[in-house]
Amino acid sequence: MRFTKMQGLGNDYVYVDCTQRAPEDLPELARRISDRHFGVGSDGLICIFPSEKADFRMRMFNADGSEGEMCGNGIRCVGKFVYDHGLTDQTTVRVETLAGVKILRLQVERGQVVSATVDMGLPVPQEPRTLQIMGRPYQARPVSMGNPHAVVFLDQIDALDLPAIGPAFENHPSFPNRTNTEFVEVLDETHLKMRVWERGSGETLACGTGACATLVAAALAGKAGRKATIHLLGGDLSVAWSEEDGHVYMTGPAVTVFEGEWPEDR
Ligand SMILES: N[C@@H](CCC[C@H](N)C(=O)O)C(=O)O
Repeated sequence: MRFTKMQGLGNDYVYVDCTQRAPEDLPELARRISDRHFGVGSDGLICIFPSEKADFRMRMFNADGSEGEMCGNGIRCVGKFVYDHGLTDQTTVRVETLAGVKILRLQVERGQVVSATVDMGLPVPQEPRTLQIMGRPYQARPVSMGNPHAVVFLDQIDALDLPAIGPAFENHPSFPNRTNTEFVEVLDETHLKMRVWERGSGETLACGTGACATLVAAALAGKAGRKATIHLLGGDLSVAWSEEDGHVYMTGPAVTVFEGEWPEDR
């Protein structure tokens, strides 16, 4: 099985072209291939299929094999994958996800995609709620970007022990489908610093849907305007929440790391 390892701000996935033929048992493949010691090593697996509703369909699996509805960093890399592999010659690409069809505008330099802007659609925010986590109250605002997020604003995030507190947010009874959690420090109204504990993958270097949820929560709380740079461990994302159509637009890089072959009987 041919695969391509790609990353968006260090949020890395293994990408497989399933337009002709798909491997069996994708959750098990995701668990094995994501393993950083015994596999390729990644935050998960993303498979690209034909679609009846759009140009392509993507399915994303976390490192624990669970399927996510959407992946912001991943979908930019899907755009790069289909363009750079000659599966399309279009720079506007529609991709079907479990969170609906998303539209990508690809930026191409010297024949290859370097970055993309994604129409991430309408966010669905809920009222903030107080969560008791390991004996301490945290104020969290749930925001769905098609997948679940909880955004927590804190005075500083560098020293947070995410492996200790992340799983308690992820599996809190308030989130029956588990949740991704963003820990956010407001630098000013156009710059937000964020770390993420991802459902099914743990701490990652970046999360595109999480950055979008963060901007929405910050704007609703009066902590930011409707456009900001989100500083993540792996780099920066530009996010805007349009007043015209209410959609969130995310812009960031897409990078190929290497290609390889995975033995199917593994
Ligand atoms: N890293 C992704 C989000 C991946 C899915 C997430 N872990 C989930 O289960 O919803 C992004 O860039 O959005």
